[in-house]
Amino acid sequence: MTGRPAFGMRSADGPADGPADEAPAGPLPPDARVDLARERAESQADEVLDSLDRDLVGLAPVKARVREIAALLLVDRVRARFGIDSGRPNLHMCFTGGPGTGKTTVAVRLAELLHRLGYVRKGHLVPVTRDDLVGQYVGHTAPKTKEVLKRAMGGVLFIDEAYHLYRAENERDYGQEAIEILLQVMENQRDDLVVVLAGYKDRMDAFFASNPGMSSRIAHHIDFPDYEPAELEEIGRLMMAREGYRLAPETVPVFRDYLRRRRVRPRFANARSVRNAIERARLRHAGRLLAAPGEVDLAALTTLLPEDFLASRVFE
Ligand SMILES: Nc1ncnc2c1ncn2[C@@H]1O[C@H](COP(=O)(O)OP(=O)(O)OP(=O)(O)O)[C@@H](O)[C@H]1O
Repeated sequence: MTGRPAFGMRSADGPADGPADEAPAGPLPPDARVDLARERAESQADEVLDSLDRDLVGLAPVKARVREIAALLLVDRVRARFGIDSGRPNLHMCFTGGPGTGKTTVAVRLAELLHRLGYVRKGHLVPVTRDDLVGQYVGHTAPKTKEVLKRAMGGVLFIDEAYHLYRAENERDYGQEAIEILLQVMENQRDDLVVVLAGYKDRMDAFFASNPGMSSRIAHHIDFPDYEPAELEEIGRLMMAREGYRLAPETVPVFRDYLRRRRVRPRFANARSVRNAIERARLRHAGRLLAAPGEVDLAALTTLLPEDFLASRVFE
């Protein structure tokens, strides 16, 4: 936490000290005062938090946790300016939830937020699965895992379905080696890397029960519930609006009914299934327009009709 610009600082009995880009020589005197609002504005963290609110439907508890973490980091860096060394907070996390519930999307925003608040140097996300970390032969796992860790330094390492790293039935599985390297780095290099483990809640719980070392290094558990029908509809509308489409009034009940039926079918992937349904509707819409000879207007180019969804097979 050294070398940061001196945002929003002033002495108790004087105006703001000099230009904002002058670094302070040492810790602030005990009677100094720091303008938290200015500190907050300078970090530009609110842009990321606002875009989370704007771009993602629902997920209120997830958004609240991310805001809490942002507040902690902001206050921490002001404390550091007074010379209070509280150590780096542990930010390794576990995101539990079904497919398509927004875990990767939130992790991308989180990485950016951690960067803006000075916690990590770069703020990129490296998403991986077991195959990226674990080799097939003896001696292959350590270099693979270390290479991934090297790529992730300065950002967030997102391990999807992390429980695949551990195979209870095989003591000599190479996944164990990857876990041990991860554990070490999570403990010793947490000043420039945040690890997010993601996956289904029950499987994640079983993984932690068998890997207490991993469990104890995770500071934040955040659950991403499946979306309710109304949320799926809103997600769909948001996606369509972004792409310049809208539903004709008579399409609304058809789309709603499609989501209701799709939701209870196997391999339903929440927002991702909504996206896929829209992609298919776009294809049909385009085919329909081309099949009808004549001119098109803006309304025709942007309006999805019931038949664009009706042909959608609910098991896709
Ligand atoms: N609440 C939401 N509002 C709007 N769009 C969403 C929401 N949740 C997810 N999406 C969109 O759905 C898609 C899938 O989301 P994402 O990849 O983040 O899910 P995931 O939980 O990581 O899935 P998986 O575990 O299967 O990888 C993305 O395009 C994302 O932008």
